[in-house]
Amino acid sequence: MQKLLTRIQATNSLLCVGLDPTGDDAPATKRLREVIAETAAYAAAFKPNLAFFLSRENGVALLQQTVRSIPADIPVILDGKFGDIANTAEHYARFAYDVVGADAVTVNPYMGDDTIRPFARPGKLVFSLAKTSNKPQHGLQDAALTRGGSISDWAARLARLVDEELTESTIGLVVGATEPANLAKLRAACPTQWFLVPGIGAQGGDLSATLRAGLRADGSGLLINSSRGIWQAADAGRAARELMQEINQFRTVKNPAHA
Ligand SMILES: O=c1ccn([C@@H]2O[C@H](COP(=O)(O)O)[C@@H](O)[C@H]2O)c(=O)[nH]1
Repeated sequence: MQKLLTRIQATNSLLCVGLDPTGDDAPATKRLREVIAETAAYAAAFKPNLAFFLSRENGVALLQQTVRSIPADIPVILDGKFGDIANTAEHYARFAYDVVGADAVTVNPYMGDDTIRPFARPGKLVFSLAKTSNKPQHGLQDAALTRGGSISDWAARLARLVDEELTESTIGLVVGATEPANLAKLRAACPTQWFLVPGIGAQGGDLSATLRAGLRADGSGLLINSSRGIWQAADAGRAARELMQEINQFRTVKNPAHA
């Protein structure tokens, strides 16, 4: 968390650059290098998605090489949506932190709190799926979210893990940009929590509605992810800079301290 906060302060950026490499190995490797070099100045964090690496024969090596090439002061969130019994989760955690070198991970809380705990290490950050960006929504997720109360109760409970159990770590939530009304509910339930927000751009999420619904009172608290929007851009650096500036214009209106 400290690394993320320091980076955000240094760049005044809430942009998370997604790394979802598509195409053949050689051009994808070259494109990864380009995207990282061109967007690093605007990136609060990078988020490689594990699937896009595991689908390659030498995917783990490419992922390691990619993470190593990211400047050391930029947090890396490994989007693996890990979720298994604690004994197994411990191995996923070793993979993410020790093999890959990630600073943070995404986890799937479906199997329970104990499956998240192995990812709680000092200096590491865990983002738990809360309300995902895909549509139509899965009835199963909605049922889990509202079981025994409202979506807000559920998220607040997850958020409280940080105080009660994950004392050495910090937990944020993954909340899709495609349903700003739910984002607003989650923000009301978790006023200080960090949210990782995918879904703008290719998935149709509306940036200004997302920022209006999800920014904290201090104009921060969101990491806005863009993967295909940057990867597919003719000029990745320009796409990242423009998105960062668009986010910051909104933050400035909400909180002039970010001017
Ligand atoms: O709810 C979720 C959780 C994760 N993702 C991931 O984020 C990126 C989004 O990519 P775009 O190209 O910007 O749409 C991708 O890696 C997803 O697996 C998500 O979209 N929604």
